[in-house]
Amino acid sequence: MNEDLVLPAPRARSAGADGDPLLEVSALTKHFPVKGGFPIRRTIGAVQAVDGIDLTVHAGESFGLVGESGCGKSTTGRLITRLLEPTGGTVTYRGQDITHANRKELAPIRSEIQMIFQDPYSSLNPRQTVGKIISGPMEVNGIQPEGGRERRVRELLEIVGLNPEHFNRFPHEFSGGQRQRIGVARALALNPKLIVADEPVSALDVSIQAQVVNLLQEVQKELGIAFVFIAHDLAVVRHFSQRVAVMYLGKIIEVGDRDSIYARPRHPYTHALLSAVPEVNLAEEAGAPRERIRLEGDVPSPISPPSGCRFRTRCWKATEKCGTEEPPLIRLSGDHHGHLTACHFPEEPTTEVRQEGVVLDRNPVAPEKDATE
Ligand SMILES: Nc1ncnc2c1ncn2[C@@H]1O[C@H](COP(=O)(O)OP(=O)(O)OP(=O)(O)O)[C@@H](O)[C@H]1O
Repeated sequence: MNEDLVLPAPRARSAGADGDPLLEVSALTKHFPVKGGFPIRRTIGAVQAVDGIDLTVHAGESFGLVGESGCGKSTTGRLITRLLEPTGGTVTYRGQDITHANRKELAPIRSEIQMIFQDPYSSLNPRQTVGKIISGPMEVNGIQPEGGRERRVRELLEIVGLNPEHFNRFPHEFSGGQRQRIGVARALALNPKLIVADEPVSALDVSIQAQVVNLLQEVQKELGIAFVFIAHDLAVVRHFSQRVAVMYLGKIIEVGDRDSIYARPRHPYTHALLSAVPEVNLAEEAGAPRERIRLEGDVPSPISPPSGCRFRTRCWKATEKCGTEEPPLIRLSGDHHGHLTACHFPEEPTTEVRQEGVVLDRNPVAPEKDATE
């Protein structure tokens, strides 16, 4: 496997045009109550972690969900896999509304939707052998594969690039990258149709990241499994996802096919995020020195998000209108089908890859002149 970040090009697929809808999410909302008061604790507010998002994932496609820490990506992943109960909206899987499905109703679907977690150290039971970990989902679902579970475990270990003879070993005997491969094998055990991968490589060493992304990409291609790939790193998502949605403070602010998002981003926040992509990708394509434009300010609290456009407090283009009117997520003139943007003052569409960069301050300091909050 390659050690660098050069990954095979994913299959081309336009934004939302082809393939059967596997997963449809509509107006999905998750508000976590905030408790306070003494002596009687009452609900005094809500963390608006996810606030009315729509997305569709087609069979076999990889859908990337990106945004800064705290914007609601993990919560969205957990809502899709029904590890969390939504506050509002609907989750439809293969035409079946599973928004409030109970355990029994979810049972047949559980095997089809799997999750890969960020931390390969805490997501594997240290007291179980690899064989036990991978065969766990088969046992829980009472599945007896042809040739037996052990044979299937060996097969899965081989698929993910591990030695099939190591099924009796324990997680601590493996490196981080190998552990994540075990996590992938476990997710594959039940032949899923959809895998939600929540930052599957961000805890890994950079040289290992590409290997695991390659593996996931092979899995997606060879086995035709759809992915919701959650990451803050646009470089990873770019190679892995045919479509990409950008989240900010609980909302999707831009979505479209990969080429539209990376070559013709319209939302200022997408521009800013793109500038944080390692230069290894952009520099060679742009062939021009990167101009630094710094985003000021911290991400506002999701307990009291800004009125109107949530990005306005950090946006260099914001006007009064942005504070009073929430921009709808719509297709702007000149954009491809399926490319939607929520901005009153979008960037000009460019037909070429950006010639300048915008640098997102990953550790923003408190702004001297805070916008409006
Ligand atoms: N169980 C919970 N109770 C209260 N607030 C929560 C809970 N889970 C998440 N949040 C809050 O919801 C918001 C979104 O969190 P989420 O983990 O979904 O974001 P994220 O984009 O995945 O960020 P990260 O990459 O840091 O995990 C954050 O403000 C977070 O503090």
